[in-house]
Amino acid sequence: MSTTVVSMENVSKAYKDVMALDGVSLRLEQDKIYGLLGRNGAGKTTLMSVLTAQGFASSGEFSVFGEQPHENEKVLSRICFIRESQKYPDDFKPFHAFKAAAIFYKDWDNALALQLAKDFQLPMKRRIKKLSRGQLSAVGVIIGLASRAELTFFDEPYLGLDAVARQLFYDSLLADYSEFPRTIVLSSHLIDEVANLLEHVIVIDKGKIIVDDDAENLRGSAFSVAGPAARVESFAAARAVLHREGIGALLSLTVEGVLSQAERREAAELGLEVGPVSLQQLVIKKTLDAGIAGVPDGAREETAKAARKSSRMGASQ
Ligand SMILES: Nc1ncnc2c1ncn2[C@@H]1O[C@H](COP(=O)(O)OP(=O)(O)OP(=O)(O)O)[C@@H](O)[C@H]1O
Repeated sequence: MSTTVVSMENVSKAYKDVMALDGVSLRLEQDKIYGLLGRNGAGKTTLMSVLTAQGFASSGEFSVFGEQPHENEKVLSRICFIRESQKYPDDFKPFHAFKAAAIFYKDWDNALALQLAKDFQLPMKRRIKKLSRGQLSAVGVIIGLASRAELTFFDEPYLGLDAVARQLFYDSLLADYSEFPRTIVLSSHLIDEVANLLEHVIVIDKGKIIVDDDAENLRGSAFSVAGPAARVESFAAARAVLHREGIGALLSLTVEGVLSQAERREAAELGLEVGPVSLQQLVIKKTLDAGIAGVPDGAREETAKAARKSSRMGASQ
């Protein structure tokens, strides 16, 4: 039986006329890595702020570790929220930030923090306000990992981190998580980069949850097929194409559904390459579909056309 860490029932949050969260219901289980995905302004930060008591919900019911988190020290000490715009006192150096975290988080691992600081080449004696954008992100990432909080939120923690440092973050997260499982929520725009980390995917769009599914289920719901354009087109003719990408005479399609053994053989005989789907393409498609579903009937065809065009161009998050 899985243990519920977060439970939300019909939670909404309005900022004047903006519904940042619109009737969100979800459950987060213990010891899982969740991806919280969605376009700019979709409501990801708002959702995490409400759950970590940094913002109030306008309506609905929710609990974290079975209780309301607001002004609840017992619950808050089990939560770590690493956000992109984290502010530190002016005279703080990374060393001070780690010391403060060590006081707050009962499972803080200082040896891990120091090791990660070395790995990220973080200047420990420089004031945080003098750090580069990437170095500032590294401070957050290190605190998020070394806190070992039972519920850890990373809100796009990689801003300014170079590719090597991002990989270091993903590897460190996975290594530490396998040794010390906990519930991690990672909000990210770099969907394909984080795809392999995620066990469960939540996609939010205009404040509503549009996908809440196991990463494996999602991946199994489509496949990619690539090869000479005409053969790929005819192979996929009767199927729903989620995304297409072509270079010269070559075409690669993301196609909805599951392939039978016979179809796999047929693809091989045609010299086509069949592979797993890109999570990013799936998320883009589902977000575009949700946009179309929310459009009044009269304008739907125009929106669908724009969506198809954007999908052909490989629209990114
Ligand atoms: N303090 C605020 N006052 C008014 N509107 C706000 C406020 N904070 C957020 N919003 C609006 O609420 C919506 C959700 O914002 P939120 O920051 O949660 O999105 P997000 O998914 O985290 O976006 P991004 O990926 O760009 O960080 C947006 O339309 C945003 O403009």
